[in-house]
Amino acid sequence: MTERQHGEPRPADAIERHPGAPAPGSTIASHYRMCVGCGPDHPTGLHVTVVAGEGLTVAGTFTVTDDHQGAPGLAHGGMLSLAFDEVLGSLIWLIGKPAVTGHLETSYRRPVPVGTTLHIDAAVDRAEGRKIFMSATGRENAPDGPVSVAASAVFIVVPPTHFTDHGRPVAASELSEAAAKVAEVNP
Ligand SMILES: CCCCCCCCCCCCCCCC(=O)SCCNC(=O)CCNC(=O)[C@H](O)C(C)(C)COP(=O)(O)OP(=O)(O)OC[C@H]1O[C@@H](n2cnc3c(N)ncnc32)[C@H](O)[C@@H]1OP(=O)(O)O
Repeated sequence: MTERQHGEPRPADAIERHPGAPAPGSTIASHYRMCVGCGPDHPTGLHVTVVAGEGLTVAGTFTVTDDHQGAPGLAHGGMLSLAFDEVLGSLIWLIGKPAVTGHLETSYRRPVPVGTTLHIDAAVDRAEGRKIFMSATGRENAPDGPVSVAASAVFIVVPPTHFTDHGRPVAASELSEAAAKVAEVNP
């Protein structure tokens, strides 16, 4: 194997798909039923859905509704940022390590009208210690539509106690199976 030169970025495969990761093409379950990003029971949440891709990739969708407006008829930038945080965050289920958003940058390229479905492709680019570098693009109404939003993020791997120390107790029935395992909540 060739040795990495000083200053050269680590290869993308420095971080690998977990053997227990959801299979490519399968839906990644919402981690928490009331999550504002993906929770199916959140009344005004984004209801983002995510499907596992090959390697360390996922494909998500977010349909903008009246609940997500900033200017009349247009998505609020913060909501779009939330959609990206959610889809990027779902990559942790492929890695098999809990991680939280440390830094998220969002670049808004086109206005996103209510009724638009954003197709968000996200990938892990590389890892450095506990830092996981990720990026994503959101395309209008089709997987190959025009790019409306692009984002990059650094997620930081945390111990499972991050959620129990800083959050609140939760029943396993409110979590996905994988999230309940992280939180060590028994049914
Ligand atoms: C009970 C129910 C359980 C349910 C189980 C569910 C589990 C699955 C939930 C998924 C949910 C997903 C939802 C979407 C994702 C969110 O939205 S997560 C919520 C938003 N994010 C947060 O709340 C994070 C708040 N920040 C923190 O807690 C802490 O600052 C952090 C990020 C853990 C880092 O603190 P730390 O561990 O003390 O980090 P530290 O040792 O200082 O730094 C480690 C490395 O990271 C770098 N770093 C630290 N902070 C940053 C930063 N902000 N930017 C860039 N680099 C940074 C450092 O420079 C350092 O790098 P190196 O020196 O090693 O090169």
